[in-house]
Amino acid sequence: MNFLTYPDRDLLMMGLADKIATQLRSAIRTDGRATFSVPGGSTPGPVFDALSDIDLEWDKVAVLLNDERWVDEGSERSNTRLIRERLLTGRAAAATLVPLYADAPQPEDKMDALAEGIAPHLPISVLLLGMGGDMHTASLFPGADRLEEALSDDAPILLPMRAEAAGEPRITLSARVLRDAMQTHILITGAEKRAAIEAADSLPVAQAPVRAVLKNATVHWAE
Ligand SMILES: O=C(O)[C@H](O)[C@@H](O)[C@H](O)[C@H](O)COP(=O)(O)O
Repeated sequence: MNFLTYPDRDLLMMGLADKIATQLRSAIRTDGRATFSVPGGSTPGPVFDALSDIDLEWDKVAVLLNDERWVDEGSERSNTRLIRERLLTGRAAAATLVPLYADAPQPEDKMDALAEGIAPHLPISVLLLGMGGDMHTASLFPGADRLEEALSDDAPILLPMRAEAAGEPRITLSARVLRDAMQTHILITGAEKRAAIEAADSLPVAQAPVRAVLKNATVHWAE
């Protein structure tokens, strides 16, 4: 992994947004289109705010979530809600949102339909990931019920995932799909996450699932 340290969080968020915009432009130049896959959670909001005002051909960008909590958009826990409110506004409103949630009691009910919608947008051009202090990324949680399957080389595009630390049921891109991304960025802040990602490098992937995507990733960190 390539580890970048920023002087503070503002510079981190602005610098990362700029880097992502450059890589999206470059993907559009080469392929005529770009897929940008993003995390939910509490950290990436300021990166989304900065990106939403950046001038690029957003109408050629498909925005996808790395994972979703199985709740509808009315919930504060909805990652779809987060990206609609923070990323898909301003200039970036012209991007296409690829859904990772559909109204049904269980993620299993919609897995195939959602995976079918994602397939034409793969591989991911630019992948932005978050990470929890327990070393999960996307919804690849240590101890999760279908982690082994999600980490395997022939995993499906999407899997339902349940874990104690996850709260509600989740749906997540598999490690294979995340690993196939052309560019990978991991956004973390604070001393605890820095220590966790450093420790992950020498732990088995089942204990530290973020390890599945570390090899070609750039980690962006500020205190
Ligand atoms: O929906 C989610 O929960 C995520 O996509 C998840 O993988 C997130 O990136 C980490 O849990 C970090 O979350 P924080 O930024 O809130 O610490």
